Amino acid sequence: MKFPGRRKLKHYFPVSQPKPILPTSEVQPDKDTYIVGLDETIVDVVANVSDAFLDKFSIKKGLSNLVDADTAVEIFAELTAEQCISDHFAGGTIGNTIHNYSVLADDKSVLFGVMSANIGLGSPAYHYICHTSSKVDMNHLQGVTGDIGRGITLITPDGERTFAIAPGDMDELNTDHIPESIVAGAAALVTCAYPLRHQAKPIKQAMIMALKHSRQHNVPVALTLGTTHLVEEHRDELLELIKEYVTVLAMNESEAEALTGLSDPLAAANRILDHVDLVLLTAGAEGMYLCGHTEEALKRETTNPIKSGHLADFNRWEFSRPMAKSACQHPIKVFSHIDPYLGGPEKIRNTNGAGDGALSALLHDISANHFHKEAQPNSTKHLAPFLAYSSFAQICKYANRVSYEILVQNASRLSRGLPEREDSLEEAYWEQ
Ligand SMILES: Nc1ncnc2c1ncn2[C@@H]1O[C@H](COP(=O)(O)OP(=O)(O)OP(=O)(O)O)[C@@H](O)[C@H]1O
Ligand SMILES: O=c1[nH]cnc2c1ncn2[C@@H]1O[C@H](CO)[C@@H](O)[C@H]1O
Repeated sequence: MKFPGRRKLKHYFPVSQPKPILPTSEVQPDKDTYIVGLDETIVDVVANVSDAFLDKFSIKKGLSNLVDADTAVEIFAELTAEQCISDHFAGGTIGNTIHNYSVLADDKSVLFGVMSANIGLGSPAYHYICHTSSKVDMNHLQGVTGDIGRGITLITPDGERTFAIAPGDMDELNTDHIPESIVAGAAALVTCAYPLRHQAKPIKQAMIMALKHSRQHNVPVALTLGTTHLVEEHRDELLELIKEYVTVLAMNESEAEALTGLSDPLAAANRILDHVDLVLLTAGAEGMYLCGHTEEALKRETTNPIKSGHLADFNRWEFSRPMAKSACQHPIKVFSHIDPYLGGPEKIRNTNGAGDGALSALLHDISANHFHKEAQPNSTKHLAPFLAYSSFAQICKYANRVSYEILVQNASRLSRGLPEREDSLEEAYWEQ
């Protein structure tokens, strides 16, 4: 387990003691610190197109559009003829998140999903495996006869990304491939709302089973909302699911608006906090918000400039650490916001995966807390049942930094972690 950023000496503890067991790539629930992700397994086929191309196929810009097999073939043929396909890359919002988590934490994660049982060179499954960290444990995948999903990722000249998703067999994941013991030992389960748009497919029940196992074993659940029209179309069902199972809800500002009807991100986050413990709301060029709860007696005041928006002085307690609302005797809401790191990259060629990157950083902090608690249960860090290792403000910096890295690496998945000597988490940079 690699820790998120440099820490003051008092927070260090031995992580490098030799372990009496031989390393294995397969997760061992009683020995490893890991997170579990459940996803529609998708390979992203990246192509640069004009806005007119989107109009031609009635594809809604900025969203994830489902297309039938014939339309996918048509789109594919046109992109190939015009030679605008630039890459094949592993995708899936949760696949991206757990891959990034494994890169950041230098530690294991487990993927629940499908995979083609016979993988041909150059097939979607082949590209998926090639671009996934070897620390992502794929031993529990369900073999399928067909292809995994194809997410034709259409990048318009403004850097916005739009998906045309050809599902293949991605929604065939069934409840036989959701091992309870793996969920039970995880630091967190992360999944997305996408399975809700395939109501009749097995993946929805598989997801619900994973959520039930998590609840039964007190494993925090992170859910990411996916795309705006999915939220609009399944709002009531989603809200029920969120209230029942979710600890951390992640979304961008338009998904937040679709869920709450509130266009102001802070107002939306405030509303969503009535249902979940923690909200990660990314807002593109406006940066991101991390909002949650803490115990009144344990709140810590920020030394950063105080910000006001829809709520006055909203970031006042952002140096507090997140807690589940139910674990607080006197819960208070805490809000933190950060502007894009360095104002964002000079040129953004592709925003794909920036939000997934932020969520993977938050999950890293949550699992670091889990690890530390197992290793040092009597540490003062665990005087109360905190959800994460760091403060709201620190997690915001980290998540924001990771999003920036996705944007500069111009790919939806990190190909390397953050630099070892990372200024971003130290005062040096923030004083600039
Ligand atoms: N135009 C931009 N300028 C500066 N930073 C940006 C820009 N777009 C994104 N970012 C950074 O990336 C983070 C996440 O971006 P965004 O809100 O676009 O995620 P998203 O829509 O959830 O993305 P995806 O679904 O593709 O993962 C932002 O909080 C910000 O830090
Ligand atoms: O329907 C879907 N299911 C699962 N993942 C999706 C879907 N549509 C798009 N993405 C994934 O979202 C990532 C960026 O956040 C992309 O990598 C894409 O593969």
